[in-house]
Amino acid sequence: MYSLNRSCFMSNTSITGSSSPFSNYQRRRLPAKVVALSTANRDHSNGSVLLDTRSGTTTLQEMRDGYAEVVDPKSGVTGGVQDVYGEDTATEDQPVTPWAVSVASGYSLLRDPHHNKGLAFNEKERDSHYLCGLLPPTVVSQEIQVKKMMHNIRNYQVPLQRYMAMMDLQERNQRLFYKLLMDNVEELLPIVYTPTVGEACQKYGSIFNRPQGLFISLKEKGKILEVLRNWPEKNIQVIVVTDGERILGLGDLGCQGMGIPVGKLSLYTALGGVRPSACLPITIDVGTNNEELLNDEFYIGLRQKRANGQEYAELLHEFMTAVKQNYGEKILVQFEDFANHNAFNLLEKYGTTHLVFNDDIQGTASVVLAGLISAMKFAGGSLADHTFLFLGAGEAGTGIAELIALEISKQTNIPVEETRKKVWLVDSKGLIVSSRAESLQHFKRPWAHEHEPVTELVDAVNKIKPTVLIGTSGQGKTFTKEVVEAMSALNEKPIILALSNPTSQSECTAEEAYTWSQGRAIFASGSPFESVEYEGKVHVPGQANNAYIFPGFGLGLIMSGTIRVHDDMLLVAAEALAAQVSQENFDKGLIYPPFKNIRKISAHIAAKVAAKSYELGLATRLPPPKDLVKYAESCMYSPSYRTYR
Ligand SMILES: O=C([O-])CC(=O)C(=O)O
Ligand SMILES: [Mg+2]
Repeated sequence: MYSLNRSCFMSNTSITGSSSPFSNYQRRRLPAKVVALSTANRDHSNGSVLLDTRSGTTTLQEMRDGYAEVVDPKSGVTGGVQDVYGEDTATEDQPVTPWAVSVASGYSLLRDPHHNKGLAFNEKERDSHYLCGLLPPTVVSQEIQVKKMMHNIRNYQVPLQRYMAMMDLQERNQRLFYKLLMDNVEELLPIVYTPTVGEACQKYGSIFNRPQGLFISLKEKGKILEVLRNWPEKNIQVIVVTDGERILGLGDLGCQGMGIPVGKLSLYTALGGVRPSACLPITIDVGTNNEELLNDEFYIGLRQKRANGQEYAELLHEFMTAVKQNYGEKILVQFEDFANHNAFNLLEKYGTTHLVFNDDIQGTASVVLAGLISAMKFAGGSLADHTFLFLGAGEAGTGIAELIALEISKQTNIPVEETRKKVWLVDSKGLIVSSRAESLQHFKRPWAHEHEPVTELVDAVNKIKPTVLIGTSGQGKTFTKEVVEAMSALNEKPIILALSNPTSQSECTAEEAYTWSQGRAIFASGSPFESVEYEGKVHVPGQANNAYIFPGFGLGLIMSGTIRVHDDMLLVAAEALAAQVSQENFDKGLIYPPFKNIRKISAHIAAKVAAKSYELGLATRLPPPKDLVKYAESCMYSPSYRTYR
């Protein structure tokens, strides 16, 4: 192990590279030791490399001799170029974190998931990295490793075992994990993501092995900045954070919600190409109101009821402030699976000061709007010709409703206050109508239209006569036979979206939707369903999941150096996704493109989001790249193994 001065990593490895004051390094010949170090020890994806790893000639042997330093070409100052950790500016009475960056070799290289290649280390690498004898003689390709892992994973019958095998691999060999996930995305998405990730969160305490992500609990109040600095990676570009209060449709899972940020960020890399080392999963633990967990001896979180009110707001504020202080203005914070009240409050509070995105409100809205735009091919007319009814008026329901109203307003030039009248929502107390306005939470009020009260969903369907029915209630089995039949009596091609996750909370199954509509429904769901054969015809359900949107959306923000999210970016992301549905997909009845093309889809979404950001003056990476799709593709992380010198 060789310790090197960490300052050599201060240069900006972000994909927004060329706007960085460090971009000159790329073209300059670097001190050889830095070059060697960067090759051996860092995760370099295409387009994100500022240190030119090919130009150096120094060997690892030479690196043993001393510390590497970066020389600032302008000032000539050596070392401590960016005092990211505050060590140089700290006075003697202030504690600092003793960071060390080391080059792994031998046994520790095999135990380092970022660089381990297992049996794929070639003879030369085994020789020069002290691996001889630590591996059996055979050398295999990454392709063979993928084949073997898939074989092993398929041998597990229980989805949770498959999940654990995938998490194990991520901890053992990160590149192989991403290669596996990318090459088998349709098969493995339901394992690392919904529905299996939901079960994993429920049982997180008992399957807990090695900690993943960063845990920030009430105990860390007053020192969140220090906790952030404990994370080993410094160039973070995206954080996914949850407080575990509403995990999918499964409710309050407290600290065990960590499975969600970990899973979402795996998709940021696999689907959107953001480097794994730039992703940081965080769970904020303010307690849980889940009695079962509080009494579970394997529970991993704080054993107390949830903090709320001022105590909650103060912790979150300290967190948001520390994040910006540590990572700068362009760090993307994605809120995930917060309960309704906090989700809306946080988005409103930090939307103007931070680069924040709520996946459940905004990501879901964008993906559903995309599905509706393409569903018009089957149902006919434009969005303005349709009437929308929701079951569920929380984050997803009101988020989608608003984006639909905005899109119709954009298409027709009718003010959004008017277009909202095309959209109706039912919550646990029935149809949201003006007579209930006083008692409604603020995010439901725009949807309180003039109508007599209606309590049952089926009655609301018969009265409102929607062409589109959307389930965002988190409650399974709520689109009953009666409800689907009522939709089918009203419409030749009823559009039915059962969005709640995981599968157990889906408002109805694909089979139910197709059977009860006699094969006429245009159906999509939040969690995946198998194809259904109904009267000799195969129906392929779509997966209306925000996983189509957030990876490309986030990439677009990051690659353009965007500093704030704007609703128009959600609209262009939806349009970009809808534009990726091919005639061949339509011929199969699909309203979403298959996930197997997701990297290409994400590049198109990223390009449109970035273009909109430039247009709105919110992008800081200047000048804008000429071809944004190509640029997005060039920024994407590749999981292929690198050769070690
Ligand atoms: O995670 C998913 O599959 C979609 C999502 O954001 C949620 O249901 O909260
Ligand atoms: Mg979510």
